[in-house]
Amino acid sequence: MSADQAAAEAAQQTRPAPRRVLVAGNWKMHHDHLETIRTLQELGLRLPEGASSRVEVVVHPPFTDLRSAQTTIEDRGLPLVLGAQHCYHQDAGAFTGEVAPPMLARLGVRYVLVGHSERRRLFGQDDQQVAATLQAIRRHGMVPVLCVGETEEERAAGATEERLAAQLTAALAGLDGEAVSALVVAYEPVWAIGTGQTATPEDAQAACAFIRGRLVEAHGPEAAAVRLLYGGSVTPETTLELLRGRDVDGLLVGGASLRADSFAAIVQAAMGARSTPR
Ligand SMILES: O=C[C@H](O)COP(=O)(O)O
Repeated sequence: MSADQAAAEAAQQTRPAPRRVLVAGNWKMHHDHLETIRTLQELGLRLPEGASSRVEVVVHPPFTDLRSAQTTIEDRGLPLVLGAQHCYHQDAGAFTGEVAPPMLARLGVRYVLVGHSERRRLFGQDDQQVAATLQAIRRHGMVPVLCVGETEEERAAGATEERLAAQLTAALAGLDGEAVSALVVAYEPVWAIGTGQTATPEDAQAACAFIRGRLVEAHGPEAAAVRLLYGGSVTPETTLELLRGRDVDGLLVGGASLRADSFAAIVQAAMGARSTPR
């Protein structure tokens, strides 16, 4: 083997795994367990052939639906991955109303949202709790989906990057580049959540490029392989353009993921977004 070939092979081996497109549906406080079973069954019928080879499709139902979702996905062999919307940072104890990370892991949950703006705003989740929860999720072998984003006021004041940087710094302190590369970070501008006001593809790309650059700067070059999602009023019609952004690796979908037809249409559009892996 020539020196050039050896160098090319070495570069290939050290190149991080391609960033597979991820489309996640956050069902928030919608769908009881029967509705969840029905929606998953319909999704199974509607998802395009070969979807899972191109796009990783995740559903985040409410806690009470997780067991039903797990068995529906497993029994029917659906090309879906299970996610949760929240958890507490302790493994067990006197924490009435909370759910522990090992309980989710036992149910086959792979992804857990952490720091969603609704948790921060409505339930007082602060940066310290976000960081502790993120660590607890990792400790139990699941993947945190860290949500960050600016409010309308912060955007108007030109403070978007400052806000994103502060949230990332607080949540990821102490993690090296390799640990960061295994996470998912969702950019969710608060002003676009549930409002029908989607960020433009340019806005989404600019914010994701900033996040990736910031993570590399703070945690090292391996962090560049982190997957970045955009979330906020995504629809089947906006999917393709949003995913054209170089740094946008997927979508976190709220309202449009509740119905199997529109969620499947988003997955279908996402399948056409990338001809070559990044
Ligand atoms: O987690 C999902 C986001 O909050 C977006 O929700 P939305 O698509 O209903 O705006």
